[in-house]
Amino acid sequence: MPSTPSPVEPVDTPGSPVRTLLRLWPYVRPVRARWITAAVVAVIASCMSLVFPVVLKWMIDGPITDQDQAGVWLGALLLLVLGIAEALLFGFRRWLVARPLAGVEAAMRADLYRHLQRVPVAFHDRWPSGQLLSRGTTDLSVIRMFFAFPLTFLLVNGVTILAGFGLLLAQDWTLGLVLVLPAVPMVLICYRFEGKYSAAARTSQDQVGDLTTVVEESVLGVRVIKGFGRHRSQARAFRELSGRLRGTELTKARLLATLLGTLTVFPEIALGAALVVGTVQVADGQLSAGTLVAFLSTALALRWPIESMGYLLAMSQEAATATRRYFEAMDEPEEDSGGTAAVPDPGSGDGMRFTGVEFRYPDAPPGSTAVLERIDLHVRQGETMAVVGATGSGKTTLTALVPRLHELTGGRITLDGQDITAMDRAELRALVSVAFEEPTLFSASVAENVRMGAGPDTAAGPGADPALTRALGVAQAGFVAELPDGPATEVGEQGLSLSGGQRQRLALARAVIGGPRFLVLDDPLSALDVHTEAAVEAALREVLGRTTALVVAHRPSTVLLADRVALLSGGRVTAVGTHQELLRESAEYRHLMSGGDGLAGPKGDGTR
Ligand SMILES: Nc1ncnc2c1ncn2[C@@H]1O[C@H](COP(=O)(O)OP(=O)(O)OP(=O)(O)O)[C@@H](O)[C@H]1O
Repeated sequence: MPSTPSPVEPVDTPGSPVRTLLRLWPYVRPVRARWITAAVVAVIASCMSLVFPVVLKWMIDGPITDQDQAGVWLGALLLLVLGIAEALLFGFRRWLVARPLAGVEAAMRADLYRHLQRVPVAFHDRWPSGQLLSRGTTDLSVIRMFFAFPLTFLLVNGVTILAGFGLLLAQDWTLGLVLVLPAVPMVLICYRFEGKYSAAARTSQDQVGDLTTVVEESVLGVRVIKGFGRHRSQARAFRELSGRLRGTELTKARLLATLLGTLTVFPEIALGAALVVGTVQVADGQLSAGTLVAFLSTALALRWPIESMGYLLAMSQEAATATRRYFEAMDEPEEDSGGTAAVPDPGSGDGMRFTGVEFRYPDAPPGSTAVLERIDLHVRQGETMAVVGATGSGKTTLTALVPRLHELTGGRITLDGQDITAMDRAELRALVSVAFEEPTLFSASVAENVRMGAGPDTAAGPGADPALTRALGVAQAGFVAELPDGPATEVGEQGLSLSGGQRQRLALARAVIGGPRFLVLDDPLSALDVHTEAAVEAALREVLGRTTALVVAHRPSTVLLADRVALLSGGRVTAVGTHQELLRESAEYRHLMSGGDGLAGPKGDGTR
């Protein structure tokens, strides 16, 4: 078991963080009115803090100097009203955005899920599941937080800082300049920080994806890990990855600390300098004490808006990275819906035909030989064709081509004369039923798992129960009646509460429940004991009599279900005939049927 997943290479998406974040506009569009209202409310609330120093100046230079007690009370009341209004406005802002932003996150998550169902299987072969999980969870939360805080407060703080500096310069331009000057180095430092923090945020978010993959693999593979006593090495692999993530988080913390330090130290020095200059001016009588107090209060009111810029920039960078990661998955092209040709008429009676079929996996190294080459095979209508070949000869790949789980790289496959690429994908998949070697079940009831094969229209229909009983009968799944709630029993995550043979029988029942015209079975009985296998075969024989079937077989007993057998060797069909004919004519077939498969190398070249 690999200890670490192969991470998806970060796609180097060109473009500034702003351009990246602008891609979120379609999701924000429906809530723009509320968001803008909330932002305006926050700007008003924040600018109110700048009114405090003006009231203070009025109080000091007016009622306090004149010892006017009523004026002092009036000023105090004014300050109290301003404070309450500010708090209420910030609360109102939160109320305005909380619900719509949760809606934005939910919409993005739904789109990602829908998209992942529609991308080709090859995409899922390439992407570790943890990377997809982290994009649909952590990254989307980061994006929601960005809309709720950084985006709003970058605007709010920006306006507050500009208004504040305007006020400072208006109160006393020399003192104002002392405070404004440090802005130049601070902007340069922020700019440098952005680039470095962006790279660290990307690394960290990718590492979270890798860690998720390891956790997922460890949980799903817990039996193997325990069985082989690999919990220590698995824990070591986890610790290593988690240590790397910790290192990246520390790098981020160091970068942020440098920025926050800069954003704190420069204004503090400037404020100290302004205080000295201001006091000298008051002593010289060039400045009133009220103006100096108002000036310093305004400067202090700007402290938090300036200091918080560090956090806001960091959160914005993380949101840009999260957005980039989200769209890397979303930008993967979906499968097209297929052609528009009508589903072939069963009367045409041509069965399943492979003509010059070639296939190479999209991620195969350049120059490597194709998995399947020049496959010509005709499964007549109503016929069952077994596909036999050494391990790795391409049998599973061949079966996956019929429902278009992978796209042919050459040649064509027709069903009753109709090219599979000309048909609508959904209709093609309704026409062809499949059972894979690895029987995958979902965390649902037995009945729901089996009815999945009956298609969306008939799955929950009134006639579904007799069909379910029939399908379970064909698969010899009598054990279902003995489960605590019969067919309504939940099978747990991936059906792991059932045995391998039980899962395989349910997968077979799922494949036959819809009475498909074309059936593709990838070694469907491999996990059954000989008695159950014989019983399933007897029942399956009847189903196979009514359908055109391609059945991957490793054992002679499964081969005997078929009318004819195709021998796949080195990615090609090297012989077709009845079981007896192939036993007579093909040494490789005799070898495979005698159980010596292991001697054949990859692509079956060991016996040719
Ligand atoms: N997703 C994939 N990406 C790249 N190569 C693959 C992929 N799946 C299978 N292969 C390669 O394609 C070849 C054929 O694999 P396939 O699973 O079709 O063989 P098989 O005959 O069904 O083997 P088995 O009898 O062991 O199930 C193998 O060499 C395998 O390594």
